[in-house]
Amino acid sequence: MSLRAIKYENNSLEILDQLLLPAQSKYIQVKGVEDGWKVINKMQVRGAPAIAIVGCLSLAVELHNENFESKKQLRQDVEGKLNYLVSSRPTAVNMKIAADELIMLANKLSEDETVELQDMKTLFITTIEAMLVKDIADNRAIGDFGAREILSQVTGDSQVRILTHCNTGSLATAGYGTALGVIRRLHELKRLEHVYCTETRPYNQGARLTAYELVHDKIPATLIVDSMVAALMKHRNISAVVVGADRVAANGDTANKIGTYQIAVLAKYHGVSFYVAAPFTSIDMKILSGDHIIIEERPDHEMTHVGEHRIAAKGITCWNPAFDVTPASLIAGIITEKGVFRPQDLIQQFGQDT
Ligand SMILES: CSC[C@H]1O[C@H](OP(=O)(O)O)[C@H](O)[C@@H]1O
Repeated sequence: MSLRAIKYENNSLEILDQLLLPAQSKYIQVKGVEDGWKVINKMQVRGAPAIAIVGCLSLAVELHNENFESKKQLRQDVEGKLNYLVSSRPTAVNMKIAADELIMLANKLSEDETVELQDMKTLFITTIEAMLVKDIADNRAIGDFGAREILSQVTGDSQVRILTHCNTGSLATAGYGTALGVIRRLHELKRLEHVYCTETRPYNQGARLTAYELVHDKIPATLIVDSMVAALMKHRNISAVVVGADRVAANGDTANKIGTYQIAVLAKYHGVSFYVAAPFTSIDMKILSGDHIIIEERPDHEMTHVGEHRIAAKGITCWNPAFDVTPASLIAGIITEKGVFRPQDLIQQFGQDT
């Protein structure tokens, strides 16, 4: 039972094939950018931070084995491959942010006459490799800030009951997780009474991945069907909802797994605090609101079948958006590695990128 979504050692990259979980725990080799694009697009690896890390590491692996005639050739090569990797899935912004930053680095190194070609290649690869360590550090900070925020809302040393959606744990990041990192931290502090995780149709990230992580960590948890959220909030005293994010706009509107928006509406109706947990690598200050976020639509097969077993009538039309947008007005706080921000604080504190 492994929770490492990504294995990267000695310039060898492997990813845990999440399409096979929980029945099978199998790693597959990613030999370069083509493999990287495919495993992300097929959702063999998924989760906004993990997508960026695997995409960039697939480039690092390829670069390590390539020789270049000049720094200009190297810069042109990485720019083209990074833009290709961005096209693997459109909604999560992490790969786009990483690509933009790495292209800026390549331009800077290419223009710096004191930097030799080999040094440029080495520095570029080590910059990508550093993403693994930074993501885990960010997630632990998110966990701590988020746990403190939620505990600040309860009296005394009472324990809390948390609802989460989709998978935002070690299987969606380099480790520990974002929303699941908040849950892990509450558990470490012995302040977590129970977690409820939704199955998260149609890919079932909750039933297949989050339940897998919670069982692995021996965290008290209950799986519910997506349509049970309203009844759960009515009958079980849920302290807070914590979910992840694929892209947070400058005004705090948040794109996350389909079903998040309706959970936020139900949380408002039931007076339950609704939090988004995400690193700054998931925040897109270049777009003003959620209206500008592209929502990926996935194949009908993911709805009409569970594995290869057909569960919907042949010939039925399907609509399969992988994400929806929760308006900032329904979000109590955005939990990041720099602290917890009210949605309206983001643009005030960090400004909108032009
Ligand atoms: C920290 S993961 C963020 C985000 O990614 C997931 O989407 P997918 O499984 O399609 O990659 C889900 O929306 C998580 O909340």
